Amino acid sequence: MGSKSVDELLENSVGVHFSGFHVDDSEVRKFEDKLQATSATENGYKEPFVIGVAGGAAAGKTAVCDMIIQQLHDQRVVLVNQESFYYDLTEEELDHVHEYNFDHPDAFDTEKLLCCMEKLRRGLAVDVPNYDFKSHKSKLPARKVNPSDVIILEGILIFHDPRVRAMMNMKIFVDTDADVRLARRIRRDTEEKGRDLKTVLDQYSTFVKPAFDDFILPTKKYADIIIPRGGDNHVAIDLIVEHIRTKLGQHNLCKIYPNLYVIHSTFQIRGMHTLIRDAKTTTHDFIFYSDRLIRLVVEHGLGHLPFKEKQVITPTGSVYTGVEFCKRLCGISIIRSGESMENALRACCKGIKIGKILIPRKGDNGQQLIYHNLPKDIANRNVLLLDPILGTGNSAVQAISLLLENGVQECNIIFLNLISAPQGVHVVCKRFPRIKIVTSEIEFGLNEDFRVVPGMGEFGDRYFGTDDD
Ligand SMILES: O=P(O)(O)OC[C@H]1O[C@H](OP(=O)(O)OP(=O)(O)O)[C@H](O)[C@@H]1O
Ligand SMILES: O=c1cc[nH]c(=O)[nH]1
Repeated sequence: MGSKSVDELLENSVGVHFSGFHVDDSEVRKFEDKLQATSATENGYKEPFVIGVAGGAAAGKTAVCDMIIQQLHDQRVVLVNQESFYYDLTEEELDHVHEYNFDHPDAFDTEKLLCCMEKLRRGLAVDVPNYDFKSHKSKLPARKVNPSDVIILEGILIFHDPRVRAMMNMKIFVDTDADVRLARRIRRDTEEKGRDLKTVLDQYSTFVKPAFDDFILPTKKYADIIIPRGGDNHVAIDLIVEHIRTKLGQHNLCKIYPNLYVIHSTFQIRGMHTLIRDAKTTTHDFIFYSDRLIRLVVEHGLGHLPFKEKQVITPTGSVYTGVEFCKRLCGISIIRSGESMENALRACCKGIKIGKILIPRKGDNGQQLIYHNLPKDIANRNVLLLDPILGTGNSAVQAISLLLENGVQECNIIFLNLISAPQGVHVVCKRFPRIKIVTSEIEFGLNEDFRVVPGMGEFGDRYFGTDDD
C-alpha cells in the first residue's frame, strides 16, 4: 500500500466521515468572496484557522474542543462559545423563562458573533459577551479575547447561519445518540443546576428535542467531519489535530484552495530564492539556481499524478510493493519563460512529449493567444503546464482554456510555477477549481505595472540573457 496523506487517512478512518464540500447559495458565495477579498493574508496578518464544532446539547462538543485545545498546546488557541451570544432576556421573557426557547436560532445574536469573528480574523482583540446563565443577561466585564492561530467556534447551532459557516476552515459535527445525550442532560441539570427531573424532561420534550430535529440535525450535512461518540473518539481527535497542524504550516491561500500546493520550504530553498531574487545575481547563477528550484517543483508536481500499485521482486527474492509511474503524460510550456522548465521535465520523464503555447503580453491585461502546438492525443493525457511566473493569471487562463478546448480534463492539469501572486492564484483557482497548482513560493502581490512583487524581475530576460546587462 502506498503512503497516504492525513486527508486520505481521515477519509478512510473508521468512525470519521467526511461529507465533502458543499456549495451554498449565491448570497453566501458573495459573502465568501468578501471574506477572501478582506482575507488576513492580504492585509499582512496571519489568518487564523477557524474550526466549527456543532452537535446536540450534551453531545460531547466541549470534550472534543478541550481535547483539541490540549493537543494543540504549542499553538495559540481560543474557544468562542455560541452561548456567549445569547440575547439578554427582557423582563417579560424573564417572567416566563420556562417558556423561552433557548434552543432556537433566534435566541442568538448572530450579527454580534459575526462582528467579533470578523475582527479576530483581521488580527484584532475583541470583547466577547459574558452571558450569565442565572440572570439570563450578559454581565460586565466582557471577556477579552486576543487574536489567535486557531479559533474554535462551538455551539448547538453554530452551522445554522451560512455566513458563520463560510468563516470556518473545518466543520466538525459531534454525533452522539439521543439517549446518551438525554441521560447526560438529566445528570448535568439535576446535579449541577439543581433542577428537578420533571422540569428537565419538560424542557427536553418542549424545546430541546424539537430544536434538535428541526434546526441542529439538518446542519449535520454541512460538516466536513462527523465524529461519533464525541470526546471518547480519540482516534478521530488525533487525526483532526494532525490535519490542523498540517494546515497551520501551510500558506493561508492553501486553506482557501485545497488544490494549491506550496512546496515545503527549507533553508536551502530560501537560499536559492534569495539568489534568484537578487537583482545583482549574474545570469549564470540565475540559471543555475532557477534550474535547481524548477527541478524541485517538477518533482513535486509529478507527485500529484495518478499511480497504479506495482509489485517487483528484489535481488533478495523479497516482494516489494511499490507504484508504477503514470504513462499518459505531456508537458506544455508557455513560451518563452515556460521553456526554461522543459529540461527539468525531460530529465525526470524520459522522452516526454512537450507542446507549446505562445501568449505575448499586449499591454498588461489583454494577452492574446497567437501560437500553439499541442500533442494530437492531448485529450487523453495528464498535462504538466509549465510557466515559472503566475502574475495576474491572464496568461494561465488563456493557456488552460486552450487545453480544455482541446479536450483535456481540468482535473488532469497540473500547473507548475516557481512563484505565484495571490491575485493569479485567485483568478485561476476560481475559474478552474479542479486543476492543481504547484509552486515554490507565494508572493506579496502585484505592483501598478502588474509585475509580481517582490518577484524576480523579467524571468525570461534574466534566464535567456536578453536583459540589458
Ligand atoms: O499571470 P500574468 O500576469 O499573465 O503574467 C505571467 C506571464 O508573464 C511572464 O511572461 P512574459 O509575458 O514576461 O513573457 P516571456 O516569458 O516571453 O518573457 C510569465 O512567464 C507568464 O507567462
Ligand atoms: O439561560 C439559559 C441558556 C440556555 N439554556 C438554558 O436552559 N438557560
